[in-house]
Formats: sequence, C-alpha cells, structure tokens
Amino acid sequence: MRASQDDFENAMNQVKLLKKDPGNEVKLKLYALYKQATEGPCNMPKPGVFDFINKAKWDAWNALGSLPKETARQNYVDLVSSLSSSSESSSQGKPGADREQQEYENLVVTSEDGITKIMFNRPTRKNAISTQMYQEIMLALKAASKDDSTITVVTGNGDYYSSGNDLANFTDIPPGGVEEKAKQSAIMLRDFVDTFIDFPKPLIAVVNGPAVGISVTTLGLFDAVYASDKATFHTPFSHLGLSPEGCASYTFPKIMGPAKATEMLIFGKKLTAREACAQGLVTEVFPDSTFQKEVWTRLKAYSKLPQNSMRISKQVIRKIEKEKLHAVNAEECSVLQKRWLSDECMNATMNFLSKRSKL
Ligand SMILES: CCCC/C=C/CC(=O)SCCNC(=O)CCNC(=O)[C@H](O)C(C)(C)COP(=O)(O)OP(=O)(O)OC[C@H]1O[C@@H](n2cnc3c(N)ncnc32)[C@H](O)[C@@H]1OP(=O)(O)O
Repeated sequence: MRASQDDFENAMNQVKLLKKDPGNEVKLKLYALYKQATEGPCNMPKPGVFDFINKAKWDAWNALGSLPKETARQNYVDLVSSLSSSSESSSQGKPGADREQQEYENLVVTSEDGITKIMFNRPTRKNAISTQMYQEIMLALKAASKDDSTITVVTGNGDYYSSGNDLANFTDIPPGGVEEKAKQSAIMLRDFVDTFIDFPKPLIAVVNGPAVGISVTTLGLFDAVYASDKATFHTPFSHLGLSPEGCASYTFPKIMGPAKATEMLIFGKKLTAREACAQGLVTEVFPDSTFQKEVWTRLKAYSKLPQNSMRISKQVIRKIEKEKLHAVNAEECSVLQKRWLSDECMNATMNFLSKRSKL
C-alpha cells in the first residue's frame, strides 16, 4: 500500500520524536527524500565547494535523480518507521537511559521561533487523556507560562486532536473505593481547568482532527482556535451520563448562545469545523491539505509581536471573567463528582470499555 499524505505528515512528526540522533548520513537521506516528495527532482543551483552543509544537502537530493514524488514519500515513511522502531528497541535495552531527555511520556513539547508547542502524543489511543497525561499537560502549561516564548500552542499528533478523557481512567480504583476515585478525579479536573483559566500568554489551539469531550470544552478558554476542515467538535456528555466541564456550561452559551450550546452540551450534537466556526467556537478553518503550512506561517508572524503587550492585552481581556470562571469550574467539578458515581455514567463507561459502544 502506498503512503498517503497523512502517513507522510505523521512520519514528519515522528522524526521530531526520535529519542536518538540518527546521525548526519540518515538526516541527509531524510532531507533529500522530503525535498523529492514535496518538490520533485533537485531544482536548485549547486552550492559552492566551501558551502559544505548546503552542498551535502544538494548532493543528497540531486542523487535521487527523477525518483517519483510518491516513491520518495513512501521511502521517507519507511525510513522513519525503521528509525522509530530501532530507537524504541534501543531505549528498551537500556532502561531509563533516555528518561532525562524525554520529560513527558504523552506529550511532545518543543520551543522554537518564540512558540512553545505542546503536542498530545498518544496517537494510537486517539490522544485520549490519561491521568498521567492530565498531569503532564498541567506541567507543560506551567513551564510554558514561564519560558521565553511569546505564544503557546496546543495540538495533537496523528489523526485526532484528542478523544477526550481516557475512559480507562475510571478503572484504576484506589483502596478508598469509587467514592475516593471520584473525589480525586474532581480535584484533578479542577486543577487542570484552572491551569487554562490562569494561563497568562496567548494560548492557541491548532485542532488537527476530531476533538471530543474535555478537549472541546477547554477550547472556550483558548485565545484562538484554528481548525482543519477535517476536525469535528463533539461533547457527548448525556450519552456518557455526564455533565459539562471545562467551564463550557458558562463559556459555550456565552460564545454561541444558549440554544446552540444546548444542542452541543445536552443533546451531544457533533459540529463540523465550519459549523463550530459559524458558532464562534473556532476562529478560522483551513483546508486540511494546507492547514499546517498556513497556520504555522501565521503563528510565526504573531509570535514576533511584542511579548509584554500581548500578555497585558490578554490580562485586560480576561481579568473581568477570571473569578467567574474559577467559580464555574468548582461547581462543574462538584456536580461531576456525583455524576461519575451514577448508574448512567458507570454503565456508559463499561459499555465503551467492553467494546459494546462507541460514539
Ligand atoms: C478525570 C477528568 C475527567 C474529565 C471528563 C471529561 C469528559 C470527556 O472527555 S467525555 C469524552 C470521552 N471520550 C469518549 O467517549 C470517546 C471514546 N472513544 C470513541 O468513541 C472512539 O474511540 C472514537 C470515536 C474516538 C474513535 O473511533 P475509531 O473507530 O476511529 O478508533 P478506535 O479504534 O475506537 O480508537 C483506537 C483505540 O483508542 C481507544 N480510545 C479512543 N478514545 C478513547 C478514550 N476516550 N478512552 C479510552 N480509550 C480510547 C479505543 O478504545 C481503541 O483502543 P483499542 O485499539 O484497544 O480497541
């Protein structure tokens, strides 16, 4: 089977996750295959003999001759896949060897061009948010709030932005029983949402694919939301015996009006990206084929704006709401603590985990 554009983009993301530097030879090969896959045969003038780096790159690309773009794309995906598996097996062979380098298990966090990017990284679970991942997101946001970047971006690796709360979170019952679990979860959820409410810099969501549950509700706390036209927005709380969180009980009626918010939050209506944009939840929608390029070009331009001015403007815009948002968050968590113990919620969770239901 030929590698698709999605496979190619996933492979590009995978390269950033490699735990081990693959070495210059492999990096040149990756560069050449990437150029061939995206631009075709080498079309650049040959760099001078003393321009060592660019000449090495040119040589590698030029050596691919007239290799078709599709074949180059496939070879790129295959090469990344072989690198990913060998870097996984070598780190398994040396337990703990790469721990210090990789701070997060479920996120990839990078800082470049004044932008800190926090990428959900559980693509095989559709970026479902496990208990550990909630903690990691809070840590990453707190670190981003203090680093040198001017803006912070949250996005997902793979085809989903996030499928929301990992429903397996509720299977890890502590000695205190389900009541204790519900209490712990409410405390964690409240801290989690507070971290978004208090985030001091422009916070941007780059919604690369479908978003479910808490990954949708928290969008109401972002400063801008850019979405691929492949993204959908779904809050199936009633189907799961739940109730809204992430301050959506307040932000959604405010953003889209109570009637539209009801359709989403009570009846679980799934919105397309364009519908979510028309309702004001999404700032702008881009065709999936150009999504990453267009959004990152724009974000790079925004990240060059004066840092203090952006922070202060955000403060002015949000200040009046902060207290209200914290109160809403506390109330939603307290309601959910009871909901998690309800038969409606327990049955829905069991049905999903025993593979009897999906959204
Ligand atoms: C403690 C704080 C709590 C805060 C509360 C928040 C509320 C919410 O977030 S409610 C929303 C909860 N999310 C869901 O109900 C989504 C459940 N998932 C699905 O319905 C489907 O997986 C999907 C529609 C998202 C995707 O379907 P698709 O057929 O494309 O892929 P799958 O084969 O189902 O997914 C691959 C793999 O990933 C597992 N998985 C996906 N999402 C979740 C999830 N949210 N929780 C746990 N596991 C998830 C899925 O089971 C598959 O696993 P297997 O390969 O082992 O079958």
